[in-house]
Amino acid sequence: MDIAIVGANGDVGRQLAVQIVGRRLLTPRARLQLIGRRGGASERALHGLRADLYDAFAEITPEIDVGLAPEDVAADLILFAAGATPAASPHGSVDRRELAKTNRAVFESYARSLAQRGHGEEIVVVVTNPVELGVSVFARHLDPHRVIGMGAYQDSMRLRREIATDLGVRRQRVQAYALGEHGDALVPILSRVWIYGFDDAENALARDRLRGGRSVAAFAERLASEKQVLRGFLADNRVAEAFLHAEALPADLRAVLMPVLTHVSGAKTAVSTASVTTELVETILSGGQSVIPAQVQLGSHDWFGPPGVLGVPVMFGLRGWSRPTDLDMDDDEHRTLLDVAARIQRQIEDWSRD
Ligand SMILES: NC(=O)c1ccc[n+]([C@@H]2O[C@H](COP(=O)([O-])OP(=O)(O)OC[C@H]3O[C@@H](n4cnc5c(N)ncnc54)[C@H](O)[C@@H]3O)[C@@H](O)[C@H]2O)c1
Repeated sequence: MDIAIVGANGDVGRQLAVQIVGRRLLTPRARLQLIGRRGGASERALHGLRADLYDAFAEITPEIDVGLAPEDVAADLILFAAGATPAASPHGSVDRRELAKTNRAVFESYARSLAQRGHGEEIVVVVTNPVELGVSVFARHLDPHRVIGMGAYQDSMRLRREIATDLGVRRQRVQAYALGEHGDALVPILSRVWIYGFDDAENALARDRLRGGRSVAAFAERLASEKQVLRGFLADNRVAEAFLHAEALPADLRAVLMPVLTHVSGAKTAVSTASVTTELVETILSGGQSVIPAQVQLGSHDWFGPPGVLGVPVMFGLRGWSRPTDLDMDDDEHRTLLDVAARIQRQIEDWSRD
């Protein structure tokens, strides 16, 4: 299987290249494409990155080549991390509309080219934000079942880690999903959290503790208000205090706010994003079917809501995703997920008019 990293000279793209080669996910006969932009810094730097990877991993490198335009992409698995990134200023809030406008053009150029020149069996993993918009654009040009957005997977991993910290267990033992949007309209599904090794009573207790009597419908409001508090710390350059404040919040809020803080601190989240994306690649390459929470373009028969892009758990394998699964949740979560689906749809329509 050949892999292309689009935006390979970016922070996430470079990390992806290092981790994919370093973790030996590709055999020496497989090909890794590093895709950048003609005329951009990547036109020079990607040749250097290629040489550096050969230097670092001489015995285990796959074939590596450099491409500088959408028509150069020729791979089975395309990891899409190209485009603008939200400003890391601690003072400003992100202008998602502007980000969407810039990245829509980048999504469109690659999606159109892949539809014309691809072999039709490619799997596209959208990392670039807004993830929902990227999924919508690629799914319009390609088979929607072969396009997934890397938002809900990473958010779910973060939620599992935060829950694991609270309960003093390893992340691998925690089953939990963060669905909906990869952004402020994320929906933490806490009613079905399950800790392997806990009995029914212990699991019920853990769920009660995690939910703390709070409604998921009010999650976005709590998130907005805590973001405001953090902005106050950051405006005064009190970064350490901002982290301390965030670390004391409930697990679902921490799962969203800690990466936001990491991003605005200037460190960005490239290492963790590349790491979970690489885990996903490993799952895809293993050839089996797994349940993966991801942003996908749902049809009207796929779930209990209307068609549109949404983060849900899907059955995923080498041929793409087949059906949503594990959608059992309580009424509050059910309603919130429907509201978020409608909100994402409106937003995509709005951004598509610009
Ligand atoms: N889904 C997630 O969990 C997640 C996490 C982190 C970052 N991201 C997103 O991933 C994207 C990349 O983040 P980053 O930190 O690596 O940004 P970055 O600015 O470091 O890198 C972006 C790269 O894309 C390249 N690029 C821009 N337009 C291009 C084009 N038309 N063709 C090829 N390359 C092009 C740039 O030259 C740059 O090298 C951003 O949109 C960011 O918001 C998503």
